[in-house]
Amino acid sequence: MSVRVKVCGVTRLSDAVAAWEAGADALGLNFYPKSPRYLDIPTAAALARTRPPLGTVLGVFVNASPDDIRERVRACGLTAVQLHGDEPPEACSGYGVPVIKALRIAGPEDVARARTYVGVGDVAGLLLDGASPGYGGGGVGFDWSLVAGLAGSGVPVLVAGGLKPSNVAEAVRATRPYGVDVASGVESAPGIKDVEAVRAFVRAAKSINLWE
Ligand SMILES: O=C(O)c1ccccc1NCC(=O)[C@H](O)[C@H](O)COP(=O)(O)O
Repeated sequence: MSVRVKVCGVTRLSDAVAAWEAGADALGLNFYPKSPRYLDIPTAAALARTRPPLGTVLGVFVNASPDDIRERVRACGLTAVQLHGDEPPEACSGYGVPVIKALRIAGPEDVARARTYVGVGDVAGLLLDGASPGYGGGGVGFDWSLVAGLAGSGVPVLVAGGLKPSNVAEAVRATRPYGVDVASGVESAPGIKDVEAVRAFVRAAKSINLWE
């Protein structure tokens, strides 16, 4: 069994298609207006239509209103939402699709906070990210040893933050997560994916056999 890969912050159709072809399991479409990877609804809907039958398309939101999230889920055909802001546990349901709650990890207290989302509402997994100043997508990692106990504890964990083709295999070995996620580590500029880097990332991540 190999790790699942989510490529986040795709903004171009050609990058979406290339990511699926490279073996990505999920794409993230960004709806945070302050992100350089922000998408309007028509663009996001077009990107979501590239989804293969078993693929997942997540909408990434930061402190958005429930109505706004529901509207974009419906209009874009999203299959999951990623709440990447300061959303409390009670905000993690009511969208009609599974929720991945993202948490920024800087110390053990953040791991303890992450645990408070386990089994809550529609939370189907946790995405553990570094503490980027702009909430996410900043290439900031964290100490993987902090979360070694979380992966394998029943809740699917995605590890993110500062991952790139050269370190993702090490991250998978260290944390044995359900999935890994990358935005800036496979880009030539914010929102512009480097297709060779995407391929190298997926290849390196999936080279680790999690059965062993
Ligand atoms: O990517 C963004 O611009 C972004 C902005 C605000 C909130 C979340 C954002 N991205 C979410 C992701 O899932 C990123 O892939 C994750 O933060 C890791 O990013 P990176 O360290 O650049 O790989």
